[in-house]
Amino acid sequence: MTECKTTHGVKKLGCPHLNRGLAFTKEERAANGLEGLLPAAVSTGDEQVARVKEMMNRFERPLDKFLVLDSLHATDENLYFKMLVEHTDECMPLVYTPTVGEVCQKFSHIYRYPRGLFVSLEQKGRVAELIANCPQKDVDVIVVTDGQRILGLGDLGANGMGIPVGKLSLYTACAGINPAKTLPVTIDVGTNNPENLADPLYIGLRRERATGADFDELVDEFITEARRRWPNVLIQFEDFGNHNAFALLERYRDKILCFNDDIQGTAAVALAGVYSAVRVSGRKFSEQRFLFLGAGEAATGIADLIVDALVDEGMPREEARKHCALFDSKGLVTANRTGLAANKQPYAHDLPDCTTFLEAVKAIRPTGIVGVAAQPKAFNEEVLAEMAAINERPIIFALSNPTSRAECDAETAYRATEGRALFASGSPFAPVDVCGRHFVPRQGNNSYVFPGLGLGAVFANARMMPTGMFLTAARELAALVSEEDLAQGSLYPSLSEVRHVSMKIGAAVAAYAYEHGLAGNERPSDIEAAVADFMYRPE
Ligand SMILES: NC(=O)C1=CN([C@@H]2O[C@H](COP(=O)(O)OP(=O)(O)OC[C@H]3O[C@@H](n4cnc5c(N)ncnc54)[C@H](OP(=O)(O)O)[C@@H]3O)[C@@H](O)[C@H]2O)C=CC1
Ligand SMILES: CC(=O)C(=O)O
Ligand SMILES: [Mg+2]
Repeated sequence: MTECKTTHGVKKLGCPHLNRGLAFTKEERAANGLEGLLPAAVSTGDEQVARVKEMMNRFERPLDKFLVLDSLHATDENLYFKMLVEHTDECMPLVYTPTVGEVCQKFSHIYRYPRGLFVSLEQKGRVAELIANCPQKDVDVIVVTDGQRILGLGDLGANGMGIPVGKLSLYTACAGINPAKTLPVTIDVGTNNPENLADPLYIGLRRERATGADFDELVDEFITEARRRWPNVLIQFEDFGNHNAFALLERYRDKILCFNDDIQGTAAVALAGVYSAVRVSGRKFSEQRFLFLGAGEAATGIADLIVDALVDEGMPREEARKHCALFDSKGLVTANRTGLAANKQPYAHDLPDCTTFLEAVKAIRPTGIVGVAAQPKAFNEEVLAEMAAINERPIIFALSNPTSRAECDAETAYRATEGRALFASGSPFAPVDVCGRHFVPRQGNNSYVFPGLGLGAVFANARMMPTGMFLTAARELAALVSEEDLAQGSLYPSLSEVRHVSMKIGAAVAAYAYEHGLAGNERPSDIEAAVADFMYRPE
């Protein structure tokens, strides 16, 4: 009897979902066989948070601060999420971009705790067994990567697992998805990264990346088996290499509850930023012209949603497409180019051939430039000055991650445009004082929308996620930007409001599902109240 009681208590201390550490009350300790296993003091949640902050403050380097949070994640999940919720500004750059980039690069060297599911090519044909090994009874959200395009850092193989883990931390911290019902997944088909292959500590499959049928069949098997065990699960594709990202979205978007965050989530956040910029500049949305540096997942995802939004306002699609131009690794995408990938073709306009981005800016005279090519400092002083010469309020979005891959930093953007830039960045930049003004730049990062999108889809038990949901999310996010935000140069709401933002996006997306016959449950009378109530809160 005593032994059984003790086992029960130890289990609680050893289970990150159940462990409350020093916050277990005296009564809970007595009832659960925990007496003697913890020191006498009972800490309040605030005291626990103060202790963690003190530990983090002992370290200078973001990676070390991350490791403090990561050990908490593995041992006391409630406290981990309490930290993230109450100190989002401080913790998000650690569990997410930019530090998560370094976490992934060093993942094999800092690996300590098992987390998530690794589906390796060696286990093809046996994925059902792997899924049966997962302890989660219910899973609401899976974030899955193959590690081929981790942020702007390239192929990191199985080390890319840091990304699904970080994204799912945001699902819980920002949108209240129950952490016990999340599953980070890495599809490991090898890596073409020579450093990984030569690293004796590399945790992944040590072979060249598999492609074609081997890859497709493994992903299909994973999706089939995951949905067999958890039929309502939302699957978020993340940081797949360009070709597979588009192919997987095409294959699954009309069949299952899924979306590609880099293509569709990024599109929604960028469109919301554009709506904010339009409010400041006073120049109509239909008068905007965008030039993208990059023509991949993020670029054509954003361009496609801008086109959908213009069409929704009544503009013919062919005309709307002319409002977006792409510049890729070979130069400006024009009608003269041959062999263009399908996602680029709608934007191959009759334009002069340009081999530098500056030439393209001069030729197209865009109202906005959007950097999504992971080419650091590509928005140099000349490019920015040209944008400022063409526009009273140039839109400058440097969206590549992590910070080391940003097209420009906030200070450069404001200085080179005499403080006139309408700026957003993928990774965070601190506030800057330029031209006698105090600017508070905010992140044009899909993290403002994917948690709320997922929350809405899970809440309504949606069957799929059509484009209308992404337009809805963009508009809802834009509507939450206040005049005070805009006055200080912020095109997005404060991170301190992110749970409210996610609740509003979640409610709007759920409402879309109910209105379009996509929901699997009854519409509640007050969707916002019901969504807010559904959200997990660390105690
Ligand atoms: N802020 C946010 O929320 C998000 C940011 N991103 C960031 O965007 C970046 C790109 O991601 P993604 O679109 O998914 O990646 P892709 O691999 O799909 O696309 C990269 C694009 O960059 C182009 N490119 C590469 N080198 C150059 C160059 N020298 N000049 C011009 N273009 C070049 C490629 O050209 P080509 O087609 O010729 O190969 C390709 O079109 C990453 O840094 C990522 O972190 C992505 C998603 C969300
Ligand atoms: C933010 C994000 O999803 C990316 O950079 O890939
Ligand atoms: Mg991504």
